[in-house]
Amino acid sequence: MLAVKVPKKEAERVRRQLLELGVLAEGYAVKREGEFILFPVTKPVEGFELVEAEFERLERRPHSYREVVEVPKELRPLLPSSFDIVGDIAIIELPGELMPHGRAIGEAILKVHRNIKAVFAKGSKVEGEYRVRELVHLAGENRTETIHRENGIRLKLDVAKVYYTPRLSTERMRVFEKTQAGEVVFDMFSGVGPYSILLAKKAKLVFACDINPWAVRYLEENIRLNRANNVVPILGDVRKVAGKIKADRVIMNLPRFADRFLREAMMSVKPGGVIHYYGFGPEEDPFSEHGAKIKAAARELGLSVEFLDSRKVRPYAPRQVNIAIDFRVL
Ligand SMILES: C[S@@+](CC[C@H](N)C(=O)[O-])C[C@H]1O[C@@H](n2cnc3c(N)ncnc32)[C@H](O)[C@@H]1O
Repeated sequence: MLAVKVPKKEAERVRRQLLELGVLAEGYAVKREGEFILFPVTKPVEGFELVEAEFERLERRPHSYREVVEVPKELRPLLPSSFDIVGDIAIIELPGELMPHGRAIGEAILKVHRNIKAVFAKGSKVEGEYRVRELVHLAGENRTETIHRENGIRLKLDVAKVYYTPRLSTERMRVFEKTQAGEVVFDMFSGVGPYSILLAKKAKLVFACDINPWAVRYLEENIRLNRANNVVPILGDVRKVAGKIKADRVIMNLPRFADRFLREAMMSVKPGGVIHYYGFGPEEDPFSEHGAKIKAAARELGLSVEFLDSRKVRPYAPRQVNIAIDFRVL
């Protein structure tokens, strides 16, 4: 095969030049020969020393499980292009037609993503007070406990027993950036602590409440894992705690029902404090209804609100979005 031979110290510059000229042969390993590097090329290139050489073919690793999975041809268009990864567990949403091929899909994911050890399919929507979903084991270890890393913290959790989504990590970082050093934070629906533990790096004190005993068990473990000793875990219904806590910042991450807890949130925030409210709404106008509920709840308590920011956080269901509204209570 034709090759360009260059001294080692010029190799990187020449490689870029060959790439720009579009003559670098793809799929081969470059070759070392003493003080020289040999690049395989597809045609003669002027201005370089050309030689003949044998090159080893590079084995291209598939990028997606879809390249290796075996399912009937007519079902291939239904294969999801992505899935969630929590620690070393993959969770994929499969349409009913693909469920009989779940095992093959799970095995393909394990083959392509070496860091994944277990694959599950979503077996239901997020349901009930604890906001958890059923999972169907597809391949790999039949284990649902893992340690997930996000925003520089470690979260131990069981994907079958508690709510957790990696899709909110950017939103959590946004709230972290808004948090001021020395604040008191109240995370009303803390789960295993992805907001609480992160914000504890800046805040003076974080009250983290959840009604799911499993969530609080993992929260306690995560406090230890991350040495977040300024997080106070509270197991129970937030309605019983609200009002006893006075925070500079309140997080209401229960988008399905947050509007039912506005009173509790407003009773728990200091004058001038900020509430991070989450909800779901129709794509075309997701904010109006929530905005009206926020104003009504404030009026009932003789308070007023100043809206600071309204954002679409992520698509949720068809034509539904997950939104965030930040507002100050005065
Ligand atoms: C959508 S999850 C959010 C968890 C966490 N903030 C996160 O980002 O992963 C909502 C959490 O609220 C908890 N929850 C629901 N109703 C509650 C209540 N009345 N009091 C306290 N926690 C509640 C659920 O158990 C669940 O863990």
